[in-house]
Amino acid sequence: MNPPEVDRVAASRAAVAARRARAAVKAAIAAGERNPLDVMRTAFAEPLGAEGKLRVTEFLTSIPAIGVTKMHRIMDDLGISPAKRLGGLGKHQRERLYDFLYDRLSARTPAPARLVVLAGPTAVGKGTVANHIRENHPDVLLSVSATTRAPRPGEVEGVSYYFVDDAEFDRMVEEGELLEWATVHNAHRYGTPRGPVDAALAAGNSVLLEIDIQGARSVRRAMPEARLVFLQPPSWEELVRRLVGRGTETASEQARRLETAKVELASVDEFDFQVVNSDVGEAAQEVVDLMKTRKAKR
Ligand SMILES: Nc1nc2c(ncn2[C@@H]2O[C@H](COP(=O)(O)OP(=O)(O)O)[C@@H](O)[C@H]2O)c(=O)[nH]1
Ligand SMILES: Nc1ncnc2c1ncn2[C@@H]1O[C@H](COP(=O)(O)OP(=O)(O)O)[C@@H](O)[C@H]1O
Repeated sequence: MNPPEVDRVAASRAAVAARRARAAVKAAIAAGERNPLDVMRTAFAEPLGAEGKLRVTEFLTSIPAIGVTKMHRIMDDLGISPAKRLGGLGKHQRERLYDFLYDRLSARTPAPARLVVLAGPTAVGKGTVANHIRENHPDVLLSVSATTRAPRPGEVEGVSYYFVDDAEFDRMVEEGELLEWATVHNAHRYGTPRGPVDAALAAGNSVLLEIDIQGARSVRRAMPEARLVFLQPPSWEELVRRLVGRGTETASEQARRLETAKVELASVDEFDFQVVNSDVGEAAQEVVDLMKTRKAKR
């Protein structure tokens, strides 16, 4: 093959691959495996991926219960032309579409939208903020996780964690008792018992899960109405200060956690909200406010 022909073959292969990638996104939305809000969140990354290249028309019609007629009405209402791709939407169009879907998806979800997940990098203060909420907002249920790690001095069974051995954790996983679970810091397994969360939500109460980022992703898949909050440190230096100041890890473990923290900080865009933990009381209040208002700031 001469060079132009090689180029043509490569270009047509790339076009086929791109079409397949877009079809996979649409299929995942249609099957309920991907939350359309998630797809929107990833659509604006540069360079545009499959999500960004999806036409808004095909994006909307892949959402269950949006047919072609409804899709056209939505596009008209939102002032978006049918030729637009998701990644090509202007800021205001993007916000209108996101708000529209947010309202629609929350309204359609049978479970109350009162589940908040608090995640963030190591030592940002997740535990401190969660404790503050436990002490000052008794109306919020703080989920107690099961873990295979050993209790630290002062930790209370059933309050800090349910401390279980590997066999018991295996049993909980097998019997579907956990809403999500993950191996954290390459060390121990942690999981959220499903029963208390379901019971509190069914009773109309708010629930807070303080879990790691992998867990936050799993909760989003299992319960798309959950609101994901990313707790941010005021600065990288302050994060390091908090980790070192806490003094619960060895120097090499601290270094390992900081490497993980860098990766985790890059996942902030997957979250619905960010709260900066400068002052514990203020950060806690911001998290609690999210449970009270449906349309808090994003
Ligand atoms: N996925 C998941 N992560 C959890 C759960 N419970 C706690 N974690 C996370 O596990 C990590 C380790 O917690 P812990 O052993 O208390 O140590 P810490 O790092 O000093 O807070 C933290 O990032 C928690 O957010 C859970 O039920 N599920
Ligand atoms: N807003 C804050 N200002 C100053 N120090 C904080 C703040 N929040 C938490 N800390 C401190 O930072 C350290 C890590 O907090 P911790 O709650 O254990 O983090 P995480 O649960 O995210 O790993 C602790 O020593 C805690 O006292």
